[in-house]
Amino acid sequence: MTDSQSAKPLHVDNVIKTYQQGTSKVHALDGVSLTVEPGEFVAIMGASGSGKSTLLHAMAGLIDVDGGSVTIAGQDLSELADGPLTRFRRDNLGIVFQAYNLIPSLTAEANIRLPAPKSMGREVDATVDQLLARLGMTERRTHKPGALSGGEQQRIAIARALICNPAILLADEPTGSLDSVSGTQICELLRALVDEQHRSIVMVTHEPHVAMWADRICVLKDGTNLAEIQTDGTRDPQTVARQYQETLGGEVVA
Ligand SMILES: Nc1ncnc2c1ncn2[C@@H]1O[C@H](COP(=O)(O)OP(=O)(O)OP(=O)(O)O)[C@@H](O)[C@H]1O
Repeated sequence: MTDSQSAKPLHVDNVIKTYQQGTSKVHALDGVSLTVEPGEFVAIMGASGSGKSTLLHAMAGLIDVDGGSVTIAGQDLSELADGPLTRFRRDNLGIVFQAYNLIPSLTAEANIRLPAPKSMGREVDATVDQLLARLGMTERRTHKPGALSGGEQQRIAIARALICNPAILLADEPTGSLDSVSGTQICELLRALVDEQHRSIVMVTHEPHVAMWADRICVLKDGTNLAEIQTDGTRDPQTVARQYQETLGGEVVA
């Protein structure tokens, strides 16, 4: 990435999101704030229902917020109409989900190409080749998702998220469907995208051994910021688990 592409801080400022569930209101986000600097890897943890996925979806501009703002590279997402928002998201954000969301009838390579705009022209061929090589998937380029392992499918999903060279990657439980070896490989890959390519990553996870790959952990509780944990690059899951439990006051979490 060029310097100008990578200089894209993400600011979440006092965001509120309320859902109506039957006759009651659920305050999924109740004034959450978070800044992610370029080249930073931030994990979001919290008990089930604490608002992690809602926060990630707000950062991606996939939901409208009821208060506060999400600003990426100086652009308030709420000021963009649907078309410009879609283009802004494509140019600035890559999004990865637990369920990979690949198209089963398309090859790995074709899945990676899907989000690329026509304006990328022939550049897309070279980018696909580079991504397949970087992710160790060149040999698998013509395989369909059904012929790939979970870890391989998630690599293809990450390559698809990177096809437009976004500065920021948002990942919702990216290792949630993987065994521990494949999960660790995905974490190593995400860490390398930060260290080698200066991308920013925001990753939702329940798991201390996944969150430990981040620089910092933002802990949510009931839709609010509860605490921040600095991992200091120790990569020690027990330390992270203990610090996390301490922020929750010893509560048992899902
Ligand atoms: N589309 C929706 N309609 C109504 N309520 C919703 C909707 N999406 C989320 N919620 C509610 O908002 C709250 C926060 O949900 P969210 O999915 O963000 O939590 P989470 O921390 O990601 O949970 P989990 O770890 O279980 O995935 C929950 O009470 C949830 O039921």
